[in-house]
This record gives sequence, structure tokens and C-alpha cells, in this order.
Amino acid sequence: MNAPLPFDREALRRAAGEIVANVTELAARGWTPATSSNFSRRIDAQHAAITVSGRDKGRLTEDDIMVVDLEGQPVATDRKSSAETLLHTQLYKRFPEVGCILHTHSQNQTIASRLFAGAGHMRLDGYELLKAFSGNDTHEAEIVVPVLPNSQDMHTLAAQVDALLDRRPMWGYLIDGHGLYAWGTDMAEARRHLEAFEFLIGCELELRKLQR
Ligand SMILES: CSCCC(=O)C(=O)COP(=O)(O)O
Ligand SMILES: [Zn+2]
Repeated sequence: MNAPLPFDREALRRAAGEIVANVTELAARGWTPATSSNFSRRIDAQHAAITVSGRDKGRLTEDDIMVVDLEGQPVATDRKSSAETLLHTQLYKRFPEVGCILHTHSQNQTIASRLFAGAGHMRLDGYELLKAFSGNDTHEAEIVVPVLPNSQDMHTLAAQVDALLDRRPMWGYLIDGHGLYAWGTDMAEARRHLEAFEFLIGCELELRKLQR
């Protein structure tokens, strides 16, 4: 008889279904080119459901979702989770309230990460859509989006994210030449944050073109 799983199968099934349904929509917007991007959903205090590494996100199925513990180790499978798993699990470990993490590679995100890499951040201020970010209720606010140098060493990237989080609360960050991480307490909030980042980053890029 197989040993019982250390997580609830029904919770995994629900999380996998939610990830596939939402990622299919995000892929249809062109935000997950060439097998890029990865997505996860907390399933309990010690486990998260996350996309398997290397999958085409426009053709994702529930079989492409696996479970990792919060140290980033696969659970009850020998499949390889996202290469960026540690960037997900570090947030689940640090913030018990975080329930969903979305990482995309849209063209806006990638271009802005290059443009603002030197400054180390980009500023979003004066927009009504800033109210899409939880905890903000006015356009008279400023959201600073950090831009981290890219690295293939996830421990290095995770340490830099932790240092940023020690300084200020945030709902997302950019990685230079790479893409955006956004998160929330659940899929709806994470998607709202992701869409607000994407739209406002696009506004800033367009404004720069018009101001030339
Ligand atoms: C082809 S994109 C390079 C990897 C990457 O940045 C990404 O977001 C997808 O990696 P994963 O291991 O999650 O497939
Ligand atoms: Zn990536």
C-alpha cells in the first residue's frame, strides 16, 4: 500500500485547475513566450503547486503541475519543478498570507527591466490604477518596482529579494532582461497585481517614447 501523501490531493487538484485556467489566459496575451514563465499556488502551510520546468504555458495541462515543499524540493514525484522554484517558495515561507505567485516574460516587462536596470528600480506614480495594489487607495501614491540583476543562481536572486523585502513591502519586482514577479493572497489578487504592473509598465514605456 502506498504511503499517504503529505498534502491533500483535492487541494492539489483545485490549485492545478486554477493555475491551468488562468495561465492559459495569460499565455493568450503573449506574456509567456517560448516556454518562459512559471506559476504557483499555495496548497497548505508546507506545500505549493508549481509548474513543471520547460513547459509551453500556452498548452499547459494539470499534469504539468507538481508539488514542492517550502525548501523547494519536489514531493512525491521525480519531475523537475520550475528552475525558479526558490523565488516562489521564499515568499510562501516569508509570508503565510501569500497564496499565489505569477512570473511572466511579457515584452513590456522585459524592455522596462532593461531600461531601468541601471537605476535599479522604476517608479509608478500618479495613476488611478495604483489603487489595484492592495493597501493603496489613492492615485497620489508611488509604487517603486525594483529591478534586480539577472542570475542563473536562484539562491543569489532569492537573497536579493529578501534584502528588498527587509526594506519595504512590495507586490512584485522585475529581473533585468528577464521578466516580472507578482504575487497576492490568492489567484484573483495576484492576477490583479500582475495586470496592474503590466499595464502601468506599458504606460511608462509609451510615455518615454512620446517625451522624446
Ligand atoms: C526559456 S525561458 C528561460 C527560463 C525562465 O526564465 C522561465 O521563466 C521558465 O523556466 P521554467 O524552469 O519555470 O520552465
Ligand atoms: Zn523566467
